Amino acid sequence: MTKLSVNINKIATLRNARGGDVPNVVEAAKMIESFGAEGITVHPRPDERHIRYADVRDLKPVLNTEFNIEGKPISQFTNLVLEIKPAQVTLVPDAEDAITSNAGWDTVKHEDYLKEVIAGFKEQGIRTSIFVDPVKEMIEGAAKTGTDRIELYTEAFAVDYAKGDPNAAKAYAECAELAHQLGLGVNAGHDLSLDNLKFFKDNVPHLAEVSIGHALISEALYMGLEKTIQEYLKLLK
Ligand SMILES: CC(=O)[C@@H](O)[C@H](O)COP(=O)(O)O
Ligand SMILES: NCC(=O)COP(=O)(O)O
Repeated sequence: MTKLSVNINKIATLRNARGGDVPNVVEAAKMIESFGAEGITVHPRPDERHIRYADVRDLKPVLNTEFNIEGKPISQFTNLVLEIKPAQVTLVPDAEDAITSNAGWDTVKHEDYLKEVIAGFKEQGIRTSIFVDPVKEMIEGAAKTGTDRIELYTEAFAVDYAKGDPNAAKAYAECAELAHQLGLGVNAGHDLSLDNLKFFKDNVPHLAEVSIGHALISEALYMGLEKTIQEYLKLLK
């Protein structure tokens, strides 16, 4: 079954807006787990625009589900992940000023770099995943880095699905199959939502985990966190 990891970046965005501690990120994460989420994802960006490094340290001792920390492997991020030792680290190639994650790794060009970074995390028993576009060469390159999993970057799917493209998930299905054949686990994320998730799940095989944040937290503003999470879990059954 495909696991749901809730990305709580946007809860921290709201918390930071007033400079206080409301909503409390740790309490929100505990509630999200109690509503059935199978993981918590955070993306502590270098500018700490939402999730702060301190949040990551506060979350670690209280979480009971899988903790997934996403980020570009700059030294401060790498040191944090090695300190926290989450279940999974997801490496993304984001530019520091990117408004959000907007590209997958060039796993061919950066093979040696990724191999070294990934080996360092795996040595510490941390499962690794790397953010990739649905391009077969990138999947083949990912397999050479030693990563445990890939995370398929699903923004293009979300855009194409919203346009009504019946082939919106085709490249993702092909890449998921290839990744599976190469022994890689398959995660997916970015711009997945209650609108598009069923189509994605029904068309993409071997999906171990989806990490969803922006849409889920936005939908929860209308439906509440518990009902929203339960709706996602129903779609992933
Ligand atoms: C890697 C990815 O696509 C998302 O997990 C990303 O963390 C979203 O970042 P923002 O919440 O800063 O948009
Ligand atoms: N890895 C994707 C993620 O954690 C959440 O992305 P989004 O749902 O906020 O676009």
